[in-house]
Amino acid sequence: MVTNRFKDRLGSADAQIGLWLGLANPYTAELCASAGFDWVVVDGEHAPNDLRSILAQLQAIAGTSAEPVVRPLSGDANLIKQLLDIGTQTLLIPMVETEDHARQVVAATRYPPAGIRGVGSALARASGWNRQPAYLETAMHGLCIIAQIETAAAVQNVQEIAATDGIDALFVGLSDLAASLGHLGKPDHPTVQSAFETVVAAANEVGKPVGTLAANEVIARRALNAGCRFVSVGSDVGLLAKATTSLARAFGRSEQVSSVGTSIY
Ligand SMILES: O=C(O)C(=O)C[C@H](O)[C@@H](O)CO
Repeated sequence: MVTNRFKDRLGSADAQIGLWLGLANPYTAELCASAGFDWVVVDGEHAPNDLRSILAQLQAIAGTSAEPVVRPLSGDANLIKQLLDIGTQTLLIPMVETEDHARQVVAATRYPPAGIRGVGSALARASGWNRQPAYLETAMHGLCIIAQIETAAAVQNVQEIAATDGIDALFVGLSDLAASLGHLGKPDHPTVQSAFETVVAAANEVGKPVGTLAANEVIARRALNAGCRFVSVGSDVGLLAKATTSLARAFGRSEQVSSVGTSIY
């Protein structure tokens, strides 16, 4: 039976602590994934990733205790097909705004008749290059599909999205949600936090976990206390940018950099 450790762990007592990977590099992906995090996001939306770089990171992360979560550029069915074939088992789909969109995303992850995923298992890392005899029949059981709720429209429709069969979890994109609600760069704004709580309540109603990316430890702990089951507590890019700037400044360099941006993900 195909399993998904990330999805299985979401049902455990402990919230899952993760890290966002934006360096688009298998070497640093392996370094970060072996630090002890439960999960890591390979970001195909905002990081300079393509199918080959995502594949290389999946291969690098495979040897660690962290579970990979891949965020594609969009919920495009052809992109999802390629990502599933290279072995992605957990998809974080950005900008899901309606029940219909959620249904389309789920259909892209399922073979007919349940969905529209094209059959390419003979060439696919996902099926062990066809060495897994029952892959076609069992593949869907090893998937975890996460819908990102990150616009005002998505919050309006969050109950229907959460209830969609095949959507396993929700994820609140606080940066885009703040922007959509008119509070660009202010994920901490009360209006944004209220929308966040609406999403958590909707997910709880249908017994599905919620996750988010926290800009700092305060937001991370607030998210965990609010009931989030998976929280990314930083990013490789943010950690490297802050550490290098601090070190340069310690030796009197980088004065021209007033501070590392406000969004310190
Ligand atoms: O809206 C958000 O927040 C996210 O979806 C996460 C960001 O896109 C991530 O790239 C950090 O900025």
